[in-house]
Amino acid sequence: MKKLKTDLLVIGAGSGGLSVAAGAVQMGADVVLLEKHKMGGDCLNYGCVPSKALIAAGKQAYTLRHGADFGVADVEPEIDYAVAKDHVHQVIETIAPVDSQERFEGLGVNVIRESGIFTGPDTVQAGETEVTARRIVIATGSAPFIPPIPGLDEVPYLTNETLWDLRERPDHLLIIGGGPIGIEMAQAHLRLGSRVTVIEGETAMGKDDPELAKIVLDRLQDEGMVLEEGALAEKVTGKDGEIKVHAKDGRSFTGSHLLVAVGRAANVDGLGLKEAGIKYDRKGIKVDAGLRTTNRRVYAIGDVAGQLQFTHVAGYHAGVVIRSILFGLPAKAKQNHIPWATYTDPELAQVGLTEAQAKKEHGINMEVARFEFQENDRAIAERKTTGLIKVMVVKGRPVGASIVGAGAGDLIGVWALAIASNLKMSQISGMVAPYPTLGEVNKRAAGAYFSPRLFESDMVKRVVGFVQKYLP
Ligand SMILES: Cc1cc2nc3c(=O)[nH]c(=O)nc-3n(C[C@H](O)[C@H](O)[C@H](O)COP(=O)(O)OP(=O)(O)OC[C@H]3O[C@@H](n4cnc5c(N)ncnc54)[C@H](O)[C@@H]3O)c2cc1C
Ligand SMILES: NC(=O)c1ccc[n+]([C@@H]2O[C@H](COP(=O)([O-])OP(=O)(O)OC[C@H]3O[C@@H](n4cnc5c(N)ncnc54)[C@H](O)[C@@H]3O)[C@@H](O)[C@H]2O)c1
Repeated sequence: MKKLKTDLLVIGAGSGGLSVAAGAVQMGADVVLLEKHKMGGDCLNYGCVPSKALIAAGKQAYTLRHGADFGVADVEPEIDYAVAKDHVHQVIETIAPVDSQERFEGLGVNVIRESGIFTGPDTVQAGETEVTARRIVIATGSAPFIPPIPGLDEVPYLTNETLWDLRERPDHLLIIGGGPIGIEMAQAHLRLGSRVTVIEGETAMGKDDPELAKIVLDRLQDEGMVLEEGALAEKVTGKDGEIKVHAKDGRSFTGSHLLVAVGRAANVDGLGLKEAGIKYDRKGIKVDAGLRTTNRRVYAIGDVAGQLQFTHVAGYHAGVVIRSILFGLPAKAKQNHIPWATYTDPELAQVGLTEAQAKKEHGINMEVARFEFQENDRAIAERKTTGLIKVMVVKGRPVGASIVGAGAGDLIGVWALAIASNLKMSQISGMVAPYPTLGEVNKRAAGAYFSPRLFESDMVKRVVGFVQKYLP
């Protein structure tokens, strides 16, 4: 057995692990990185990147079908699903070098392509190498949760790990789960010509503001998606090409293909966590505010830490632990300024508290400022007027923002900055946004907060009257 000593050992080369390794090595630490499967992890190979690439293919088909209002005749595009999948793989291949073993070795990281297993509190075995490290970061991510539904293992089903290799277009795709994976893939497949039925046990897009989520779900249903809410899948029967999902309330749905998208399971098995004194449960590894596990030398970041599961969260966690590990400085991971977006058309984005959460937390001290995309000139010019922004405000500062509409994922950035920096609504309304841009909706929402205070105030009118009387 080869023995290695290092400053920092990172287990998992996905969004979180790669960010820690790249940051730490470039700041002078000795870094060993373990990866048991593909460099780049879920986001690059099975998650964000392939899903956004397939969504782009769907968008292209939709654009061809909907040109008439612009004077460009609608056409029914000829769709080659296998070529759309080629596009998905080309996008992955184009981005892959950034996450590659070669790039990381070039930065000075010792990359070992093995599975890591703890053999002690500061020791991990990786194949024929035993690594002892001053600090260890677990960034092993998550995998699709496969629910114990009777019959599921007797039919062929897809997950986010296998969908990208499917070459034949599903005639009728059944999707169990109406979360972001299910809904994003529903729209992409609808637009590429599949029939789609989403089978959701509770409410689809249930983590988002219901008023805004409804706008997305209505659009998808207009495009042909069949949405069955309150339909908890509890049995699967049938065979290849004819799969039947039975819901608890007696409803049943038949389709040619089945995608299971009912959440994630943290990758904690087989890591030997008990050997290292690291506590975990079904949701993930237990961490404190500084992302330290119950073993003070070991940190857990990204999906395996069981909090919000997004690539930008894994990246943010990386920054927090680098500060703590490399500089010994106190560092805490916060959640209130973390945005997320679902890349449907229209997009749906959130940061901080939703309206319902803000009402619960702040009661009558909370006000909601709203602005509709139908009043934005750029949205009108581009016929993208389906959209709405809501900003939850307490004592003149935003505590949350929800946006549905074109570019919502980009627009939410302003509110993520505002909340992270504790900015006031007056600073957002004072910002000058270029005309005509969708970005003006942010400024106008802030303006909507001040409008009643300025335009409906007797005091303001009295002051203006007084000044005008004496102004030379
Ligand atoms: C379909 C889909 C779409 C998504 N879209 C988005 C999106 O648009 N935006 C967004 O922000 N997020 C999105 N996500 C979420 C995002 O992919 C994850 O939050 C992100 O990948 C988490 O990064 P991570 O570093 O924690 O884990 P991962 O990226 O999963 O990386 C973990 C790595 O650890 C390795 N590993 C595991 N165990 C071991 C071991 N014992 N030894 C060595 N290596 C090990 C794995 O092989 C893997 O490479 C999406 C997810 C899915 C499934
Ligand atoms: N755009 C993005 O950033 C993006 C896109 C996709 C995924 N993700 C990440 O991946 C995570 C996982 O996504 P997801 O959509 O798999 O999970 P999810 O947990 O967000 O949604 C799963 C849905 O499945 C439903 N469900 C569970 N069991 C069911 C059953 N037996 N029958 C019917 N419905 C059932 C749940 O009620 C829930 O609505 C997300 O939470 C997010 O962190 C992010």
